[in-house]
Amino acid sequence: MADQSKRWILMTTAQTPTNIAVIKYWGKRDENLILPINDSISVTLDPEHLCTTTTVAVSPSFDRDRMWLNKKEISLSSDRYQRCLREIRSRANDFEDEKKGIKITKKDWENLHVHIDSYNNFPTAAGLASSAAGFACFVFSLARLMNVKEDLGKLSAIARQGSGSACRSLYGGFVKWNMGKNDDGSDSVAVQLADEKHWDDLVIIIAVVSSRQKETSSTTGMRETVETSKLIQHRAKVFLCPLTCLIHLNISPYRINRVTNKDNRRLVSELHLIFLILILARVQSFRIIGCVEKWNSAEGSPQAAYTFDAGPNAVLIARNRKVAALLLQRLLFHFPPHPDTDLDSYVIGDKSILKDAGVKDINDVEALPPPPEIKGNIPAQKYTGDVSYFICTRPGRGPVLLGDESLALLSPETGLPK
Ligand SMILES: Nc1ncnc2c1ncn2[C@@H]1O[C@H](COP(=O)(O)OP(=O)(O)OP(=O)(O)O)[C@@H](O)[C@H]1O
Ligand SMILES: C[C@@](O)(CCOP(=O)(O)OP(=O)(O)O)CC(=O)O
Repeated sequence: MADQSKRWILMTTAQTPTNIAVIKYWGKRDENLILPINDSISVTLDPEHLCTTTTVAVSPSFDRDRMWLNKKEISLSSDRYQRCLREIRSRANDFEDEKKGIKITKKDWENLHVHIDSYNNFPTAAGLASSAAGFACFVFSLARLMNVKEDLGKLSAIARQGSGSACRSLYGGFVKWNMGKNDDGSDSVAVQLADEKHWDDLVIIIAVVSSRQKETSSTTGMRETVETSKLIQHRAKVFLCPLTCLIHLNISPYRINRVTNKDNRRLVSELHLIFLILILARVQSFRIIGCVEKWNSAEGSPQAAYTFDAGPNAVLIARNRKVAALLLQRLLFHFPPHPDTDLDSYVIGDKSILKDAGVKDINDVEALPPPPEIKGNIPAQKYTGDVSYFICTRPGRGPVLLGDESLALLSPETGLPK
């Protein structure tokens, strides 16, 4: 056993991105192991704008496993946390740091306790995939702390047991979660289709309609869908093929955008009842869809795609920065901030899109002309206050370790939150 007389603390800090699915995971064939009924594909979002940071620490002085999330202590007793912890612990390896006098054998890890402190720089449980970034970071940071040698694919299968969508946050860029066929879930893993540079002028704008905690979680929503919907089984069989083929064939972003858009139209139309029943989308969400649809049909070809992560917040995808600037102009025209909100907090993330849109301050928002698709004598609709704020982002990288100790969330002296 590690030398108990030494009260050392060993720590690791990691940062993990969130992701937005363009082909959604919706429905499980195994609730415990979190095995899905269909493959899914996502874009990893730039952690500079949306990410989880997690510090994990181990010490002989800790008397139990403890976790803090967004500065509040939370219970680790749920099956999801316990399963991830167990899977990582069982793969832990010997570790030695002679300088610090730390020696931990594979066997020691079973008895040593951990402290975990995690922080999301975006709203938690509000439909912005906090569970994806959160569980990916939980597993990635613990794996590095415990000197686990498994590759990212294996770690993705562990993160999946925390929250399904988390497996896709182990990679940057464009990621597919293979549903797998095995009963034990060993082949239900994420793979990277292309890294974030593959399509580096793709822009993603998130319209945060509500950052309040959702009333229906994805877990409950998809369980109810599988129990009650015949459509969902049909979707699982036919939905995925086109987009996967396009990405593999490296066909132009424009084509992918078309299919994504079609896919999401089908999602909205095929699953509209489910969304309505669960009241995940709100009237504001449909107004945002309306704005994009009107623009797309006036142009005669899709300009922007939209998608929702089982909540009211719309995720809008523009195939390049030029299209993104035109999209942001439309969004700001139809969904302006309250007069007392400053633009700096209304459009966050990659603010250079604002510059491209020619918008420097609130006066520029007020001066935006109605988009050309608003024809003739129909008055242009404005919905001040429908959107809380916009996040402009892009495809981003996968998890990283943060070597700089000053970024750790736990104190190196006490192992408690700083
Ligand atoms: N940083 C984190 N570390 C560990 N667990 C987290 C973290 N952030 C969120 N979680 C877990 O994920 C749960 C929220 O997941 P939930 O699926 O309800 O919302 P969401 O992921 O934000 O939305 P959605 O999956 O619909 O996009 C939290 O209650 C918590 O258990
Ligand atoms: C709509 C989605 O975001 C659903 C994500 O669901 P979760 O991964 O949060 O669900 P659990 O596996 O039950 O934790 C679609 C997606 O990300 O593919």
